[in-house]
Amino acid sequence: MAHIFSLATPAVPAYHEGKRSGDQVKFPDTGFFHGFNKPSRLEADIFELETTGEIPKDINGTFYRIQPDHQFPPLFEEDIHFNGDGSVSAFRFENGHVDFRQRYVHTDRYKAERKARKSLLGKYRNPHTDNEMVKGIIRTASNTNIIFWRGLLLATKEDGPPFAMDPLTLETIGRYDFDGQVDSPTFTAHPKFDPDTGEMVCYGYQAGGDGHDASCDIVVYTIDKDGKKTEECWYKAPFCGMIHDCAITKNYLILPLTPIKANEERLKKGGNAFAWDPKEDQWYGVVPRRNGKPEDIKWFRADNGFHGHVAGSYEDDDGNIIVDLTVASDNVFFFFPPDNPTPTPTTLLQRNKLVSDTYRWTLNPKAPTDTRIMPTRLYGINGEFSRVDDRFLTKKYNHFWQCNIDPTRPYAFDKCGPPAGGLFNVIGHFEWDTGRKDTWWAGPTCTFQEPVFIPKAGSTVEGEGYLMVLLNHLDVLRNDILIFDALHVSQGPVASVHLPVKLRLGLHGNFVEGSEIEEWEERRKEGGEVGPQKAASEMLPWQKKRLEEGGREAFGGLTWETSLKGLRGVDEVNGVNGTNGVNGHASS
Ligand SMILES: C=Cc1ccc(O)c(OC)c1
Ligand SMILES: [Fe+2]
Repeated sequence: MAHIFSLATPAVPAYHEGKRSGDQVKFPDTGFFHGFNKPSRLEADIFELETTGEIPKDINGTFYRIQPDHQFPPLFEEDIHFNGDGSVSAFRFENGHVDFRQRYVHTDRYKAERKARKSLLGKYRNPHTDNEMVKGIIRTASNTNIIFWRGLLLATKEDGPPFAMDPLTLETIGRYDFDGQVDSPTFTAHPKFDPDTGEMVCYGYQAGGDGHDASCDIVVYTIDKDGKKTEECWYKAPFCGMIHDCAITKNYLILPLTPIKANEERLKKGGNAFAWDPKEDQWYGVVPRRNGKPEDIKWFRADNGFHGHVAGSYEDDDGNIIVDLTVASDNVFFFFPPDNPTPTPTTLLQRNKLVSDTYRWTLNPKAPTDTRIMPTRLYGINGEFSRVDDRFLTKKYNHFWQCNIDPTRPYAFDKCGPPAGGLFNVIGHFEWDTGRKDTWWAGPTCTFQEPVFIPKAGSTVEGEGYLMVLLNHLDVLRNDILIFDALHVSQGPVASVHLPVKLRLGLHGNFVEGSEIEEWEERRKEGGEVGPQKAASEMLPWQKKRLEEGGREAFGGLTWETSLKGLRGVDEVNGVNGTNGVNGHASS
């Protein structure tokens, strides 16, 4: 008798010539959807996770992190992980106990596709590949970072605006525009927080038009601790490259511009959002944090490289800007090859030769624009996802933590296959002052995801506290959380938390103190000092323009129903009577 799976095999395969055919829910059989990378789509609550060792009782708060996890099989078989819907995990630590919750971010995209019960949006950051039903939709999957800001969680991705969620329930509140103050089409996944002032320094790149036209526009904002926008300035980049992360010092914002480029013609042809340019420099834009003018942006340039994430940054005693970040030797995003690829395609071997050291750059803010720079220090490690004690951001700091790649360690390829997301088999604690490498290897079947640093309650000493990090069991498809003494990582974990399921490969996360969450709950309650958070009540400017120029026809039916109907601005233009809060947006 035929096996049930072969019986169930449809006459029509789920993908034909790289595109979805038919409505069967069947994910591609490609590397991005295989093994540890298999979609999970899990939304769950688990009360009292299993643990080993003693969970330190002075960890009281929630570790939030976010992962892309396609809600439905993608329209294109070769789709990439970064195009998956944002799904937020929360690990709530209280007095030695740990509870788990996981929910999707209900973006406009999520809601429209949910209604259709299938994917409607096409390739990563390319609206020209979308179904007509979602014309004019805000495309972001909000899948890159999850940030606590004034009592709410912001799920962010650099191709669109943030979406706000409730920190306790993980319910999506709606698109967030900082009470109408921030309306750029794009917004970074890496805002930075000044520990002295409580300000959020944030920006958007490719911020012109609808955020998908390869514009060179960069917008920089500062939001003060009370939620008021105090700075906004628009700058121009030399080309539309990726500006994924940033660094702040007391007086400056540093924007690393990576030579992976957007191009409108390529987008219109249905191509990739980016192409690596191996001949282009890596650039660093420096702008003042106060009273910036468009002409103030100054660019520093260095030989080609691919930026990873920033560790720390500050101004030294001479007024020079110190920026520490990982820089890879070649294109990390192998799925965005050059427009005219070299005859030899990127092989797994080439990819494994890629090294990513931690660079220290010293920038003289008085130097002229276009100054060429060399790193002032290389740490001599190979890794990514650096974290610091965030209380020391903008200050001279010593410690950072990072996922490392140690190819000399044994890896159980037979049990695990290729290491999903990269062979981050070591977690490390590093000190600039001593050059110390305090590392711990996870074993032949495990890799790490990004760590978070948790300061020890009551201590103000840099680095005193815990390092919390997600461990991938690539052989048994499960995750743990390991907790280390942050200054003694090589001693191994002091405790671990066990999930009975597999998470996806996430991007970023943050730990938020329980007391902070509770204080904000008080302020945010009905009648509280600040009052409930409000979702955006207006369309974005590019959507308004689209409506004025093209009318209702400029939008797909599902965009209209799931994200625009009920927003202010729609009814006046369209002459439709009455508002309808279909999507829960505040209508005051
Ligand atoms: C490095 C990460 C990175 C950059 C751009 C993205 O859209 C993204 O999505 C998850 C991730
Ligand atoms: Fe990032």
